Order: sequence, then C-alpha cells, then structure tokens
Amino acid sequence: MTMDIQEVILEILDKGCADGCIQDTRKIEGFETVDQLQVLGVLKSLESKEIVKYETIEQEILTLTSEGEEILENGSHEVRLFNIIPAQGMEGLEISKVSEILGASVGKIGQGKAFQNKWIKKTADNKLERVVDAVTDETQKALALISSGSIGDGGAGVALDAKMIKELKRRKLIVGVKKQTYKVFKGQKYSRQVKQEATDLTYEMLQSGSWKDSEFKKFNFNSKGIPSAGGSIHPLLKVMEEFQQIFFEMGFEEMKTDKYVETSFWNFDSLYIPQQHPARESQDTFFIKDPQHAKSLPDFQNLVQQVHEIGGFGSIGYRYPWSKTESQKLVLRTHTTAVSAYMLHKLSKSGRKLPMKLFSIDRVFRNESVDATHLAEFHQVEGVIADKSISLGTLITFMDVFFGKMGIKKLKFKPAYNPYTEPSLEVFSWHEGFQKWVEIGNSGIFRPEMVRALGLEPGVQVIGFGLSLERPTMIKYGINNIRSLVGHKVDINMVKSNPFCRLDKN
Ligand SMILES: N[C@@H](Cc1ccccc1)C(=O)O
Repeated sequence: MTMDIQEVILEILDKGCADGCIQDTRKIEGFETVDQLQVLGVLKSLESKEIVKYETIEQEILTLTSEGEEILENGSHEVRLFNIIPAQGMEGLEISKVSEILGASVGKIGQGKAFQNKWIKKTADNKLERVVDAVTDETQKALALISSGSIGDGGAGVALDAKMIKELKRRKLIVGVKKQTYKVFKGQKYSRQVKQEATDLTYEMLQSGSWKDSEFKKFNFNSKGIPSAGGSIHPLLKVMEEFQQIFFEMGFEEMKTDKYVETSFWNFDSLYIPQQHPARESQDTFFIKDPQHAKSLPDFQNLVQQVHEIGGFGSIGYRYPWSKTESQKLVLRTHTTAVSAYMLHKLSKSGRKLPMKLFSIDRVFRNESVDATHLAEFHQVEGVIADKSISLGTLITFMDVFFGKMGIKKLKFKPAYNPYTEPSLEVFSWHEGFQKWVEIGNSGIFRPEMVRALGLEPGVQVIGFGLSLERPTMIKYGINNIRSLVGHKVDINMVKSNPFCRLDKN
C-alpha cells in the first residue's frame, strides 16, 4: 500500500486531536506497517519549514514469546495448577498426580508460583490443598494486554507495572524491542498545504515578481557539500604557488624557464665553471646524444674563453685551454642558474635598470643514483638580485626576509664552495618538528669573472640563491618517499585529499 505519510499527518493535525497533537505516530491508523524512519524523514522536512514540531519518544515494544502465546490461550501455569486442585474443604490432590495431569514442566512451575502466591499448601500426607477460594490469572491478563497493544491506555483496569513486565521478561513470556516513535504538534507556520520551497532565486522569479511570495529553502551550513570530481592541484604546485607569491611580494620578475636542454656554455662556462669540473662528467650530467652539439655559441664566448684561460676583471683565470666544442655540448640543465646567467646577460645588454630581481621555479636534471629522497630530476627555486653596493650583509638580510615569509625564522649560514660564487653560503634552518638544523639552500655572491663577462657594469654585484621545491613540500605534507610525490607511483587520492597548505605551519 502506498500512502502519503505527509498527507495523513497533516490531515490529523488539521482535524485537531485532544491537545492538538499526534501522541504516537506508531498508532496512526494505517501506519502499522510504515517504517518509522520514513515518518521521521517526513517530520524533519516539515519541521524545517516550521509546519510541524515533534518530539522523539523512546518506546519499548513488547511482544509475546511462543510460551507467552500458550499461556494467553490456556492460562498461566499457576492458575492451571490451582484449577486441578479440588475446592477448599475437600480432600486435596496427591502431588504425584500433578505431573500426570499437567506435564512435568507446567506442574513444577505452577506449584512454585502457587506456593509463592500463597494459593495452596502441602499437607503432611503429600497432598496439595487450596488456601484461597478463587484466583485471578494476572499473568494471562497482562499478556492479553500486551498482545492487544493496549499497554499504557489503562483501559483494562490492570495496572501493568514495571515489576510485572520485568517478571514476564524473566519468565521469557515476553521480549522487549526498543523503538522510536514521535509526538507531533502543529508548527508556527502550520498549513495544510505545503508550499514547495525555492532553492534558487531565478531570472524568471525576478522577472515575474514571484520571488516576493516565494519561500526559500534555508541553507544547511552543516552539509559537507559534494566532493569535487574535477582536477586537483598537486602539492608541488601548491607550494610552488606559495613561493611565487613571496617572490612577487618582494618585487621579483619570473624568468622564462621552458627549455630543459641547454648548452654547456650556459649551464657551465658562462658561470665560470671550468671544463674539467667533476660536475661536467656524465656521472653527474645527462648529455644529449642527438644532436650532441649546439650549432653556435653567443657572441661573447670569446670573453668567457678569455676569462677561463687567462683571467680578467681582477682574476688570473684557470689557465687551461678552453674548448669551444666542449662548450657546445648539449645537456639537460643541471640547475636553473643557467637561465639566471642567460637573463642577466640579456637584460644588461638591453640596458635594463637596476635593481634586477629575477626568480624561477622549474625542473632540473642530475644523473644521480635515485633513492627515497633523490630523483634524477627535481625542481629548483632560484632567485637573483643585481644591484650596486650589494654585500654579504644584503644577501643574509634578504634570506632572513625571504625565508621569514615562509615562516622559517631561525637561519644559520655555513661557508661553502661554488665555482661561480664567492663567498658561498649554505643555508640551514631550525626544524621544530625534527628538532635539528636542516639544510634548505645554497647561495652566494656571483664572482666578477662570471658577472662581468656576462656584461654587467663594474660596481654591480649579483647575489643568488637556490633550493629544491621537493624538500619543503615533503616536509610540509609529511611525505618521506619522493616517489610518492613525483612520478608514476603518485597516488591520485593523495593529490585530491591534501588541502592547500601554508608554508608557515610547523
Ligand atoms: N645553482 C645552485 C644554487 C645557487 C644559485 C645561485 C647562487 C648560488 C647557488 C645549486 O644548484 O644548488
């Protein structure tokens, strides 16, 4: 049977009941087979529109067991026992006869109860005699009440107290199941007709003016919302964006880093890295097989060659024969400093005003053995500043500000070596979580052999620093294997479920 639950409830409320409410939704005519959960759904929806109010009542529904049913039909054991004993004044019944007439179990329980109720007594010659005239079968009556579902109405005149129910349960004549039922009242906005609530203000409503009389569905601020099915931003990209933001805040311009293949010239020679440097060997660098060499080199190659071979700008150079073919070798760039060198040259040639503040965040490649924290490719975050009267103090102050914006307050610098910077500083930060100093980057003041050859004027200094993007991302997202962050083993769910993070947390 399909029944409009809402319609029935509203109809009853409309007619009005004793105190204007429905006492028990379970007792509504025709609701015997209706699931109260369905009723609850209707009540909730009506309540949200303030059409009804309701209270939940925890109710114990009692049902008879098969033994209970049997007693309902034949009477209780004790009454059946009482009934086979002759009336008062007459000779009693021999105990041994009891089980013959009633069966062992009924007889035994019946005797126990009848003695307890002081209905019978035992004579010296093992006979049972009545002590009272007549008895009423309270058990059977209680079961009849339970069976008819009229408990609580008090109609039959038998008080079915908690003690009796407990006793019937103990005797396994009834079982109780906890269920919920509802008491329903008219709400403040009670109406027989339920208006369909609008969920959106539409163009049509505005045009026709119907919005004035429309009821709008309330927002449910507790609703979690539907998880978005579309793309999510990878943690590396989120952290990248945060770095970008810091650079922009500090007045940096982003460099174009879309070429993974560079000449050795830009990757090494222009940075005053000698051609015999171990970083230029194939264990450290990926060389391109086809084509192996760039067709030409920039026009200031002679100056670079000269600085390497005999020096200049106050330097005596490395004093070795510089090879053009070596410089033409194509490589997968090992650092984005290749791009910084290119941009410093290009911008100073075009007469760009100082200071020049440039940054990049992009992929670099190193022929390293891969493990849980190293891949043959990673992302480098790099910044350079060219200006007059820049000193080591400027570099340190800059780093304090830059890393401070990421929430990294405690920095320590350690002297290091780079062929292209002097002095060079390794940057360490105090990691609260790990309770130790962690290396976060590398930095320095670019050597005159490099920046003067690139075309920067005398008196202009350039500071630079670089760090990996993966390291802070792994720390932030608690990822300890780099392969979970980059490459084919990345779990798409990890990408979807990780929120945007701010670098300044822990
Ligand atoms: N190129 C360096 C980073 C760096 C950039 C600029 C100046 C000093 C150091 C590296 O690979 O680690």
